Amino acid sequence: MNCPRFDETLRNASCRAVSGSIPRRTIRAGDGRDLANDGSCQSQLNVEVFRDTPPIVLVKGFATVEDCEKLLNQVDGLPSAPAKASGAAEGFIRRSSSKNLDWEMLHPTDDLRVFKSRMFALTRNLTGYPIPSEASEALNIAAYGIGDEYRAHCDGRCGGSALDRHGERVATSIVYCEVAALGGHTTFTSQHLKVVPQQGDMLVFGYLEDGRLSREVEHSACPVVAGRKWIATQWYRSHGEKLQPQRVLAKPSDEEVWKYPRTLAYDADAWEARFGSRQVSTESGGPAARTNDTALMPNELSSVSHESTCKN
Ligand SMILES: O=C(O)CCC(=O)C(=O)O
Ligand SMILES: [Fe+2]
Repeated sequence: MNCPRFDETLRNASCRAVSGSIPRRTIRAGDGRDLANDGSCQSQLNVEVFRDTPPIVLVKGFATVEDCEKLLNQVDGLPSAPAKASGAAEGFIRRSSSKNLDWEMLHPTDDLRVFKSRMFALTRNLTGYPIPSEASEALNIAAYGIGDEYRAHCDGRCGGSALDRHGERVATSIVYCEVAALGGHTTFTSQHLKVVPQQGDMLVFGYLEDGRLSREVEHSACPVVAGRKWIATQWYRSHGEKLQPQRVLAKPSDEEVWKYPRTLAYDADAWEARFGSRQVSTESGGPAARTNDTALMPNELSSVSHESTCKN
């Protein structure tokens, strides 16, 4: 595997930073609740922008304590089996416990389904990537006790052309249901960026930069020093077809999702050109042809457009 080595020095430095990074600016975005009912906008949330391209933003107060309790009930309590992903020869990269909440487990009217849809809707809006609904993966619930951590990694491929494979991971959203009393922050190692979330905040980041999967979003979870942390993560792909069948999320329908007013304009043609619509894929199902490499990805955040997410 040509997996690049991650820089533990950078990572340790960002984890040791005394305070969190200061966002470049704060914008406003709808909370996505209108997916659930009558299309009216129920509230606007503050979104701290740490980076524009690829986007790294923190949605303040996204989840309520009740949302998180419902999640926990649905998965019968926090995971306790250690999930030690040890891809690296030099040792573990992840020490935490996790389990997946499959979409199929949720009833159509279930609050958790609304919750997951809200994560999806805001991720699309804030990254500007027109991710199809079937390309959002199962919710992953992860718990970190004292000493648990997730060393520097990329959620998708670190670097390389976003065109090389169909259905690459392109974005992540993480809801912090419980934050540690000390430690446990999320750092973007090469950016010297330390995100210090509060309970209920949601971190959203995309990986695309000039048609490439950026290494700038390499990130880590710092060790928990005191207390406990648990999060709900949802990863997103450019297309759903490459997901394992049991992980393909058929609901909500695109129609349901599109109901949510997008805060960012995007260029659907550019997306298709980048990620290989069937016309530009090779016959063998190999990498999509580079037919339109100059198309721009819609990844600039605009504070103006974020002001107008309410329909009423
Ligand atoms: O726990 C964190 O802060 C980061 C988690 C993470 O990187 C992931 O779930 O992919
Ligand atoms: Fe990650």
